[in-house]
Amino acid sequence: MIVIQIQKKLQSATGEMLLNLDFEIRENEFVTLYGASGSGKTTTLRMISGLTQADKGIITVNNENWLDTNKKNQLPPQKRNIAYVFQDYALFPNMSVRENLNYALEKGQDKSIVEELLALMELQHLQHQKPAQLSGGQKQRVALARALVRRPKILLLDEPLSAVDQEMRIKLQDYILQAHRKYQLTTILVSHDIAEIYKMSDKVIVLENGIISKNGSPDEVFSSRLASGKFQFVGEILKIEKENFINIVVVLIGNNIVKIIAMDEEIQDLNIGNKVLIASKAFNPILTKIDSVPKSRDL
Ligand SMILES: Nc1ncnc2c1ncn2[C@@H]1O[C@H](COP(=O)(O)OP(=O)(O)OP(=O)(O)O)[C@@H](O)[C@H]1O
Repeated sequence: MIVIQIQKKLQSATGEMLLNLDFEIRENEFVTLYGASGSGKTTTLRMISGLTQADKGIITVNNENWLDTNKKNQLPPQKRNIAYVFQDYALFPNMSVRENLNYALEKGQDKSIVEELLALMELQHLQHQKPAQLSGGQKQRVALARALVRRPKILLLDEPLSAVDQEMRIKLQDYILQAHRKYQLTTILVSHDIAEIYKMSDKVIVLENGIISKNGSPDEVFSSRLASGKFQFVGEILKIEKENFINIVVVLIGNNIVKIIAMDEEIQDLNIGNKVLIASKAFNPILTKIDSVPKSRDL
């Protein structure tokens, strides 16, 4: 169990902001920090890792005291059993994949963990390559493997997937989940992606201006937005066409073009380029597994 009760004054673009945290994380839990830019997510991870000092408070991990400002106790970052992975891979460019992992070994540590991680992250065929020869997703797998060499108990992930494309992101999520389960990690992820949060997390902590505004399962936290039987998407208007008594509004949602029927009064204020919210309560969506959709030549 991790108990975090800390405060820190931050200097934000709009002035001073108090980051005020009080939450608990169970062992082996997968927790996501969610919140607007500047709400204090990175600072929270940095205070857990000890890289940033809290002004006051306590952090205890399995009854071990990592921070107690009253007693002036502060466990140095290198003594906290933590791995920290950022968006920036920070690999050593002059070392091969295997050498990057070997370098992370502690003195006298059993080297078999390197083999195990090369296998888990499916990096064996790339083990002699240098980082410059790897794709973004491959580099991130190496960064993840390297972070796990010392068998940390806590894994901190600060938007590690934001620099890779959607397909790679989904694969990396699976690698992270595999590592989380195999090594019985307690993982704290910073993410802005609601689908990713649903897939990965046991618990979501929402930060707003330094304060925890929600703390619960993804369903509990996002229920008013997503899980209420109501679908909501944000899109951009590409075209508005008039047809007899109705209008057809052509909207781009992600990579999809969707046509929505609207009455005159609904489109009064709408122009091409406007961002719009498309919501529906009363339709019955058809679910189709993506890899079972016939290829276009079969249609
Ligand atoms: N050591 C510090 N002392 C004072 N203020 C800080 C410190 N570190 C960060 N800040 C400020 O605290 C605010 C929150 O920063 P933080 O990086 O934690 O936000 P975030 O939620 O991770 O944002 P983003 O999603 O953009 O990464 C920012 O305005 C930042 O400038």
